[in-house]
Amino acid sequence: MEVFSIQVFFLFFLLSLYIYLQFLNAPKKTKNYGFKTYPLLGALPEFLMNRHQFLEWTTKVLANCPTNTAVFHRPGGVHGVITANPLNVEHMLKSNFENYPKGIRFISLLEDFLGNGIFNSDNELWKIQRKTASYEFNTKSLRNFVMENVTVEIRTRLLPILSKASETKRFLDLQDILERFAFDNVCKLAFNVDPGCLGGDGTAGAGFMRAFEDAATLSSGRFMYAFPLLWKVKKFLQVGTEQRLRESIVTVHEFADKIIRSRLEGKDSDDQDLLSRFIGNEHNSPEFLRDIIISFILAGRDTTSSALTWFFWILSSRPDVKEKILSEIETIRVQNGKRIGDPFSLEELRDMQYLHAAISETMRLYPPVPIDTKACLNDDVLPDGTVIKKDWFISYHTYAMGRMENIWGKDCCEYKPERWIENGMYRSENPFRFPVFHAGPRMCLGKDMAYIQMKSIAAAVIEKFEMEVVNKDTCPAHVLSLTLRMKGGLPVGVKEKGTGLVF
Ligand code: HEM
Repeated sequence: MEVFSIQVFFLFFLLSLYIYLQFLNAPKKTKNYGFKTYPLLGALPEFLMNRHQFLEWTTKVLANCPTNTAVFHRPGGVHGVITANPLNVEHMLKSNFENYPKGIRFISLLEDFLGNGIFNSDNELWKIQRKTASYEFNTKSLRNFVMENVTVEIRTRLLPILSKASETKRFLDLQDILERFAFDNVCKLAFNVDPGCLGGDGTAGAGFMRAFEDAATLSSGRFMYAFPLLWKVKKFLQVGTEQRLRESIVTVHEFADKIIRSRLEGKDSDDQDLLSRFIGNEHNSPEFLRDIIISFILAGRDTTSSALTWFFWILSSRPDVKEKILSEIETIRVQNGKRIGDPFSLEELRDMQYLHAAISETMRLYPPVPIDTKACLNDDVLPDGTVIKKDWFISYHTYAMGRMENIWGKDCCEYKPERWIENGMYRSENPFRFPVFHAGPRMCLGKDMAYIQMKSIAAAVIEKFEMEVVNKDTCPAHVLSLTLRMKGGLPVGVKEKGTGLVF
């Protein structure tokens, strides 16, 4: 009998322990939205399970939250807020701008690569660069310089490559082509160097481009470590990804330093590019000039190519939209007495309102910079009532915002360029509802330039070629780097119109 009661007691003890542990490990059910949070582990288990589909997972979570905002906790003191709420976005990017800088955590992750360039600095260092750059980005001379570079790259490289692919019936990776285009272009803008990555001889430039890409991907990979201490240990020991990162940074810095040195010595002087506009200030050291240039290359490198790659993928299954774009381009071309293949002027590009809408609609659903993060300097309460503490991070989730019913209505997940058109003209959206180019004092400086480049390429390609996207009905997977790139690229077959060739 005594043995029996000991057994019952022991069983009862085990059962109680089991129930207690279950309770301890169960997600806190105080509310049924937001990130599932476990005692001690916070949202880490869910983060680890969903890291490979981070954007989709976080979009779903935010869509289910009453104000499209969720608080996130992870062990190791990582706390923050992720929001897809335009009022919160306006608050962090404009109304309370001073309280939400990039912050030390963000800056330290990218510092080895970007130093103190505009993209990776706050306060005075950022202000000086912003002032010079925003003045220069608004000059007619810089706009003409960009226009000229884009036109030459299209005529002498992009179109001949596509014609050749059509002739030889070779499949191309369109994403790769567009990235090379953008890289050549932004290097010309930054320091008037043509790396020749697209179709040129490209020997020196290709190494620079590869190293730049590795450095960007590996630096941004640091954001996804469950335990940030890990990358710091790897960096200290110089192993694995951190060793590769160091090597790629050395290659990028050597390439840039050589050009800057030669420019400072007065050789190859040219007064059109960004470098020459910053060299004018004798307080800028060669290292700082390098940081400035690298930040600009990063900003303009694969943002436009990302947008255009998704744009061409969408067009492949939307002949109705393609027809409307074609008809608009044809009308403008005929009105201005041009032949197919002639470059379009700035004014003609500006008149392409439907094309502008179709590209914007692409970026609404596939924003080149899908999520962006700042730090919180002092405790604050966001407009929707969310409490945020000092040293927490705050991310505005552009990818999720493009998919929020609260912002875009019931048809938010449909691709509809018409939603941007009012009385036949493109209607801009409030940048806090559509923060694809950021908003407030740190808004993207290259927005106009980006549209010039994207519209010039789209107009030139669509009039002259048919593209057949391999697996066009499957949404391509993406790689989460600083920008939204397609995993495995975008393989396409190309047919030059009027040649009678078939795919
Ligand atoms: C579709 C194309 C583009 C998109 C979607 C885009 C988007 C963005 C976003 C979201 C930011 C804010 C990043 C942050 O602060 O964390 C930004 C900043 C910036 N962008 Fe762009 N960008 C594009 C093209 C370009 C181009 C072609 C340039 C020219 C080189 C450029 C230059 C810059 C610069 C200099 C900044 C930093 C502004 C500052 O911090 O004050 N962007 N861009």
